[in-house]
Amino acid sequence: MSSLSRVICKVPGSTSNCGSGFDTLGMAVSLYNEICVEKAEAAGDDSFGPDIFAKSEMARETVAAFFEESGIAPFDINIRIRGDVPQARGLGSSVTVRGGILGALAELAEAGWDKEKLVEVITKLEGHPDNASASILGGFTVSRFVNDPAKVEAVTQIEIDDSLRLIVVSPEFEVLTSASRGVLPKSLDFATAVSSINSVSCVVAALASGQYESLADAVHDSMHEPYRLKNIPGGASAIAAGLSAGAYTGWLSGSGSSVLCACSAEFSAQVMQAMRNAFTEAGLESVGRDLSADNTGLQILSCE
Ligand SMILES: Nc1ncnc2c1ncn2[C@@H]1O[C@H](COP(=O)(O)OP(=O)(O)O)[C@@H](O)[C@H]1O
Ligand SMILES: N[C@@H](CCOP(=O)(O)O)C(=O)O
Repeated sequence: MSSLSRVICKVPGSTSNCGSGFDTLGMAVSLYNEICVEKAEAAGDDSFGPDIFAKSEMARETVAAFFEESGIAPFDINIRIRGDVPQARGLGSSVTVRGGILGALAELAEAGWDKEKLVEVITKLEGHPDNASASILGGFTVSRFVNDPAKVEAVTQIEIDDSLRLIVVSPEFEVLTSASRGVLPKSLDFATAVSSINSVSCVVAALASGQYESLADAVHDSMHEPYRLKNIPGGASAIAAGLSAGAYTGWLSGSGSSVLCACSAEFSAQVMQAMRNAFTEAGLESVGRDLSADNTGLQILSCE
């Protein structure tokens, strides 16, 4: 057992799918949670945040997965979380929780896990790799799987510079990813599949080449957005308003409820205002954030 008693990780939130890249594309964003894992016998006060272990099934499931996967004998811990990633808004909060717990525990227990191992285990827990790859590795990520999205085979990571602004607007209500996956169709017709491949290829080409202006009008998703956006009042209008105000393109962030428009810095203020107005017109309060990509991913902030 290591002599460490407390480890703190910083983990960025993420926007995933990026249109039709369902379960495949993700981007870490400059919005963070910090997760502190401490041995129970060394527990500090609640100034960092209250211990969530007893209250959070997700935390307990993640801790159990760590001990099972590592083969290390379980020990008692406290888990504290603070930060700015809103819960159940399509910004990958669950991965910040799981990633922070696993990253910190792996240090605390000297498990020798690298970031690829973290992505593998989080993907198994989440059932899809898109948010896990982005938040742990940073940047824009393309995750490879064959048939089973819970088993990630490889990840390509691409840096995105901060000239690309990500205007994220989150309406006041929560969407649980598990519930939002339930509204999706079981099959798609051929024309929809072809048009989705076209859209997602254009997004990947624009982001990988750094030619962000070629994102213009790139996202035309008919795989998941129509089924989900109809349950988010103002969501489709917010994306349309952002495009009219000068954004290159826009998408439903993850499974929602946030929507995102990508634009150059000169348009960010007017794009955000237009998007927020659309939610106001739909009768919803919203929070707007002008973000960039995070190219670092999970960081260990301190080990004591
Ligand atoms: N700060 C937090 N503290 C405790 N649990 C959290 C926190 N953030 C997220 N979670 C857990 O993650 C769930 C949301 O995950 P999910 O439905 O996948 O949405 P998201 O799009 O935010 O990842 C919450 O219901 C909660 O169980
Ligand atoms: N590919 C997943 C992504 C869910 O992201 P989240 O941030 O909403 O958890 C999906 O679309 O279900």
